[in-house]
Amino acid sequence: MSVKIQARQVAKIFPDAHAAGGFHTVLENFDLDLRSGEFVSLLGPSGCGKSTFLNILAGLESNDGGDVLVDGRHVEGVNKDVGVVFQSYALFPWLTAQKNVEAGLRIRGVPRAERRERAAEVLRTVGLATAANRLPHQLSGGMRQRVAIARVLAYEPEILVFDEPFAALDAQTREFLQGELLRIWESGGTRKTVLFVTHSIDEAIFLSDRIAVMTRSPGRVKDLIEVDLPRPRTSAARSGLEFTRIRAQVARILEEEVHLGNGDD
Ligand SMILES: Nc1ncnc2c1ncn2[C@@H]1O[C@H](COP(=O)(O)OP(=O)(O)OP(=O)(O)O)[C@@H](O)[C@H]1O
Repeated sequence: MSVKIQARQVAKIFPDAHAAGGFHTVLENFDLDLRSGEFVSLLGPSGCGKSTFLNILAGLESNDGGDVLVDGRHVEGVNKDVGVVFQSYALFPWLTAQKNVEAGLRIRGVPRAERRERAAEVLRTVGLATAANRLPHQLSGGMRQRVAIARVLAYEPEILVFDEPFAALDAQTREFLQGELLRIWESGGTRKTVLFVTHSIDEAIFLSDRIAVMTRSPGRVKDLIEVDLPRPRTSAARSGLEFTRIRAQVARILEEEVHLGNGDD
């Protein structure tokens, strides 16, 4: 598999009136490669810079050092090859599910007839064909997040980045949507390259090919864990021995970081 995304020695500094020197180094020496079609999760202590890296990759933030390359080209400005799904659904409340998906295509200049067709198709893919004409307030949280995913899928970006997309949902809906996300990602033609930010170790294991575990702030990738579970994955994988082994391994690395952050030896 070829390398799709390369992050090399990425650094990010934010102004911070409360910090010594008036700034806060959020990322430092952040290195990560993602291969084409790979699903990688980013885990780490709160505030270690996961969202910041995701925003740099999407071109929503600039980096202050190092480099991020997609297909060997520097990321500069909003990257149209990257589709972003956030925790908050960011849907237009006055538009139906169908129109919300179409709106994303409209911004990208897709002609009206094609917009309709593509929106209907991706809503079918995410299992919402019958809810296409509902407004967001007439949908459950899980359905709203599926509309947000459909909106991004509709314009077919090569890279998908998710920033804790299921964090606000109840445990059952969350597990259901994890399965749905894998079904969508595993089906069809060329698999998209995915970077998935989460706080949940189980979510990261269930979804990913590899898990990048970050240090506390200033964040960098501390360990890369291979998740060698067969695909397609079903919820039975969650109770397997290998799953349990990886869970313990990741938990140990994270605990170490939190203890170090608290000044423990
Ligand atoms: N625009 C900004 N200006 C100043 N500081 C910022 C800005 N964005 C983020 N930060 C700070 O950078 C640090 C890292 O934030 P970030 O959201 O990337 O972390 P995270 O690992 O995603 O956190 P969490 O797991 O809690 O969501 C935090 O201390 C945050 O307050």
